[in-house]
Amino acid sequence: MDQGPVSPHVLIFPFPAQGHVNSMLKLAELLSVAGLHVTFLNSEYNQHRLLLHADIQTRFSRYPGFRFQTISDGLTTDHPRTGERVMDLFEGLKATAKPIFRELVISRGQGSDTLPPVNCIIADGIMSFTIDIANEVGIPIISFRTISACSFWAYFSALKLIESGELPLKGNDMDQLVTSIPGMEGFLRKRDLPSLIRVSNLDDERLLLVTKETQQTPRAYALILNTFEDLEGPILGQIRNHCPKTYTIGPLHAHLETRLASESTTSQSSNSLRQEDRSCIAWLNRQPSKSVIYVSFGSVTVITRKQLIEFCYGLVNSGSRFLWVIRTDSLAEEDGERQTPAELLEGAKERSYIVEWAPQEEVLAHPAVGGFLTHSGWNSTLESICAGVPMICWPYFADQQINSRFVSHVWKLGSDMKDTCDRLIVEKMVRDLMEERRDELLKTADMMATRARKCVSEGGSSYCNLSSLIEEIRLMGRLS
Ligand SMILES: O=c1ccn([C@@H]2O[C@H](COP(=O)(O)OP(=O)(O)O[C@H]3O[C@H](CO)[C@@H](O)[C@H](O)[C@H]3O)[C@@H](O)[C@H]2O)c(=O)[nH]1
Ligand SMILES: C[C@H]1CC[C@@H]2C(C(=O)O)=CO[C@@H](O)[C@@H]21
Repeated sequence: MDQGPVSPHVLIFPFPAQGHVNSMLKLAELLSVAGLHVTFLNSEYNQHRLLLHADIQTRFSRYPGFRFQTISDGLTTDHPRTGERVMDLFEGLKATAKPIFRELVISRGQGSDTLPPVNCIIADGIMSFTIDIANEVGIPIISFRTISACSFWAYFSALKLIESGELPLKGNDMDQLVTSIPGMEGFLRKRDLPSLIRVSNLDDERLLLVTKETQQTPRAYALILNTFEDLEGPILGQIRNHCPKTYTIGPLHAHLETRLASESTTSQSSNSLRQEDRSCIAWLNRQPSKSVIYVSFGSVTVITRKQLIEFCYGLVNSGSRFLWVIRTDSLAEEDGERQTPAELLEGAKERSYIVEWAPQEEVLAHPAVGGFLTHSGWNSTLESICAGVPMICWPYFADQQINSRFVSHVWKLGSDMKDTCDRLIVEKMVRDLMEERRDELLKTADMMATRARKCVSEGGSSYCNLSSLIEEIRLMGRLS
């Protein structure tokens, strides 16, 4: 008897960092909900942390077609993987993971008797060696770039910036407009370029790396972006001139919630690589509605003691209540000593709370939270948008510089504090967000949150795009 077509098997391979694993694991779960077979290729380092700090074993055990597989990221376990040193992962991956990945692709993931051969790869778009290998072996590959469409487009336009002479940067006027990124002519300043291409030297290794990686994307069968049409429609139009099959299926955390709800399954799904301190939720429960500003700079940012002190004074002097995530590994080591901020916050003991790591999605959705001081990482930005929480942006590196310009200037969801770290400015920005501009910003944020929710609901653009993507993958399965 004909058993019907075998369900396809997708191999998912994220760049091994929290911001990437987070969204790609949400996609893995969405594909599992749809009944596809999925192998999630995680770094050994991250898998260990995920097992320790997230409920992945229970969560994924309900998907018989899902499995984790691990690969070395090429770095030692004591490597910090934060700050500028996160870039070391590229060398580590090239030297160690690439040959193992090649073998895995050649064998079509056949380490297991239970899953059919891999017939589609979804790999992080920042690791273009995956496209080389998949094309060489002849397995369709889809690039998933975990950043915003606007930052992807800026990277993609780097060659244009060079041809027009706008790169390398010359002179000191960082407020000068950049004119050679189509669609951003009227508002993007030099200071808003992603830090990896905001350079004054064309030999800069980071510029070369990110430009080369991004230029490879059209060689993939399709592109997936964790964004939504109502947010980045015009820029997506530009990208589709080069990558016509661009699927926008985000915000993925909200999308997963929708799809799980329609399966009558619970949607608590932490993909955290660190221990979440849930005591902050009890603290938030005791605070008045929208009175708290949540402060977090993501998983990679490193700050100096001087910057930490400016934030402390600015927050304390603003008079606002605040919940602050301070990772111990986020403090730059100075004079061989790790500094702690506890004594500096003495004056605001009653109205502040510090944790090492928070259940961020839940924090942003909490009724007591009225603002977010963020580094503008893309997951944090989307989580804030979905929760209707206005932002103060203090970008650290990479895509964050351009995300913050879009948040403040294009979407009008907050303000941008890039390239300064001064207690008076922090104080003023917090007062503006939480008091002066509060009603106006909350109204805009609420409108955008409604649009985001609509996109991931049945009939919405991201919902329909995911269904088309799954159909496309099923077709690949039938043709392979
Ligand atoms: O206390 C915390 C702080 C953060 N998070 C979560 O950690 C993730 C952080 O992701 P993101 O906001 O994107 O920041 P990074 O960790 O810095 O992510 C990297 O990856 C992103 C996606 O590519 C990029 O946009 C960033 O610039 C890059 O630094 C988010 O889902 C947060 O909810 C927590 O759960 N608890
Ligand atoms: C390590 C950083 C270099 C670029 C990567 C990235 C991207 O896809 O462009 C986003 O954020 C960072 O985690 C990566």
